[in-house]
Amino acid sequence: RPCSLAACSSYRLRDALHPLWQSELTVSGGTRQSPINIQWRDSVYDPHLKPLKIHYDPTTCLYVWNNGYSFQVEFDDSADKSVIMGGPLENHYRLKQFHFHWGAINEWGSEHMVDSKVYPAELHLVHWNPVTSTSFEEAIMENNGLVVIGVFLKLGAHHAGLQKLVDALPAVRHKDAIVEFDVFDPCCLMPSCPDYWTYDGSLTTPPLTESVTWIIKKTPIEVDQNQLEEFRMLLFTSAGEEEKRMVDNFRPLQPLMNRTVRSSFR
Ligand SMILES: CCc1c(F)c(F)c(S(N)(=O)=O)c(F)c1F
Ligand SMILES: [Zn+2]
Repeated sequence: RPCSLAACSSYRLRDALHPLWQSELTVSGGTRQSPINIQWRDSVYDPHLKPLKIHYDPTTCLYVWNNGYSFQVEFDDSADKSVIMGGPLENHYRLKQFHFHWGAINEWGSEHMVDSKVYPAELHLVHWNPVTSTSFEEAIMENNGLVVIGVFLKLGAHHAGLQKLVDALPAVRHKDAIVEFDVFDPCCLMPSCPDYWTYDGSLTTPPLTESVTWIIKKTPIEVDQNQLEEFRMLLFTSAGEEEKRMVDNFRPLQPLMNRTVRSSFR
């Protein structure tokens, strides 16, 4: 990671000691773990990749909660109302939830990297395959049971769409807190550029199962400093416990091993 010496050393130290990952640094026998560093020049343009088609129904949004790893927005996935299809996918996938990963400072925070460039945060929209699985929980264990769209966040202009979510964060400051969050369209968090990379990987949090088709958008969305700092005011800890700020909730890079990253663009 290109960073100042101080940041690097503290990053390495923190990385090794971070409670979130002390026990999960490797999955025995993992051959397709996530996240990875996407080397742009090694990615292979695949002309057969179709445009990604996204149809989210804003009324399927249910609530926001703090699950002790991140804050997560849950959706009603009891029908094919908020779905994605096309791209590298053979059928449609239902939106289940989205969440973020971020750093204590703007110098790091994303899980994936592009040519070793790291972003201050990364959005993950998690979908499951209702054709091969009967539930999200089952799909987590299925080969290609899940599709996660990754969107990088970079420091820049205020993001009006995100602000509605940021305004709900004080209500879910502690682990297991939950707040109703009705109509929200996650499409407002997607960049307009259609370009993406795709590769076969895993969950980046326990159970780290190798069930994810990753779709990583090439173009980041912009959020402002205040919005990033609101993320960093969340807590890993429950009410009444000694407060631990929810920051650096990202998994370290994993080896590419025998995988090729495909791009939808030349
Ligand atoms: C078990 C629920 C869950 C997560 F907690 C999670 F962090 C991710 S991730 N970071 O790979 O997008 C998932 F895909 C996922 F299904
Ligand atoms: Zn994630």
